[in-house]
Amino acid sequence: MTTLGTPLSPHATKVMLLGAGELGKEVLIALQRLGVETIAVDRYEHAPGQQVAHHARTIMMSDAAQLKALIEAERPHLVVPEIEAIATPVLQELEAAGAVRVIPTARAARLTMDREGIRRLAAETLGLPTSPYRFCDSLAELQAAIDGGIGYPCIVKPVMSSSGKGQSKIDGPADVAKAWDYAMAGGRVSQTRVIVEGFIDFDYEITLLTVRAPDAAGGQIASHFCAPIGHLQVAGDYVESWQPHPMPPAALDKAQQIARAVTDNLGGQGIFGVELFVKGEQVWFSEVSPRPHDTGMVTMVTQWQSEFELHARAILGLPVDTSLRNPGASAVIYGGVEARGIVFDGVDAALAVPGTDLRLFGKPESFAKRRMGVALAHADDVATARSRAQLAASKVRPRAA
Ligand SMILES: Nc1ncnc2c1ncn2[C@@H]1O[C@H](COP(=O)(O)OP(=O)(O)OP(=O)(O)O)[C@@H](O)[C@H]1O
Ligand SMILES: NCC(=O)N[C@@H]1O[C@H](COP(=O)([O-])[O-])[C@@H](O)[C@H]1O
Ligand SMILES: [Mg+2]
Repeated sequence: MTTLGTPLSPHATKVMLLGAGELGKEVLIALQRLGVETIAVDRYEHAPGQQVAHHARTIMMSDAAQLKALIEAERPHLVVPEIEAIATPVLQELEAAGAVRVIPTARAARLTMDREGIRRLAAETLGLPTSPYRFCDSLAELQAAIDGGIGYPCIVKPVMSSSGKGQSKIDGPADVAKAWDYAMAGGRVSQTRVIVEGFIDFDYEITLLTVRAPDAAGGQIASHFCAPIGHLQVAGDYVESWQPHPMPPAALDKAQQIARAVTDNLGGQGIFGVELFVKGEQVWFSEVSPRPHDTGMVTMVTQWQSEFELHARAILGLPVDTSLRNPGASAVIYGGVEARGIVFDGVDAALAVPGTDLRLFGKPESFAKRRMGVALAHADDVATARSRAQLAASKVRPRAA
């Protein structure tokens, strides 16, 4: 039985989000709707989720001492990682001591914060199909890995990074040093290790949102799959997503088997974004987020329960419904400018496009390639939804105030 309390009372159900960006903000809203008391933590003040939570805390989440002190002071029932760059050994320590429950598990947070942990688990322990890969600690090792079998083209990424930061494609020997330098500059935390992956020439890529939540009878934790989300990435960062993405039954079946294998191993409760490459009936595992996924923002206009509501329900042990309501799409709005406190022109024109909605995240500072908002659109078919979302996104014009 799940019992929930009253926020700001002695019996409140308290949830702490570690990371309070655009994804965390929506999880926090979903939790608040269930009367959960929320604590939003991020590395800077006025992060999107901090603007809607009961409590806002600003610390360096990658600093073990700061993180431990905060969790011990706040004593939340659940700790919900929202980004990768967290001092995850502290989460493992506190979870092992029975001091807190980590979503989905502290081990999952630790394995997925580093590309090496999750890639070795998927490819070597679980035997799932992935791109060929090597880990390298120097430019010389990178060159040797490429010459020793990875070949060209290939992709280099810092082991700790996300949203394409520090990632580049190498087409030939002339690109290797540049890719190494770019990876060194682009990780979320300073480090010198990269993964080099053979380039997979896929037909399309999907995110398969997989929810570990109670089964229909309300007992055992079972896997619930959302309809596949197709997406387009530019320079390793998502710019457009849509749902459903049509797939041959054999490929969908393989995708679900891979998603089930990875998420069963990671365990716990919550939503996972399983990233997969597909060519014909071949499916490769790429990576997994043990939390809502950026490409899954589209579910705010396509599903009865968005990925954020699904996460909130799953972590609280409540039943979920992953069914699709209608086709839809999302298109990213980048800042375009480097400035604080920017303004957005054209919001009215964007929302005049039929079937659209908008999220402006409220990030205090804009960078050229910082995601500041997203346009959402529903329609009777994905093609129409995509053009509506793109049009709406193009009407929003961020500028310095
Ligand atoms: N081995 C590969 N072959 C072909 N394309 C790839 C490969 N690895 C990455 N990509 C492309 O780059 C994109 C980003 O890669 P990846 O998901 O590993 O980076 P990320 O920084 O973790 O991104 P995010 O945090 O947004 O999920 C992929 O979605 C895909 O489009
Ligand atoms: N692909 C991971 C992803 O989309 N994460 C989302 O972006 C935020 C960081 O944004 P920022 O870099 O603009 O601060 C994170 O907090 C999370 O919501
Ligand atoms: Mg990814």
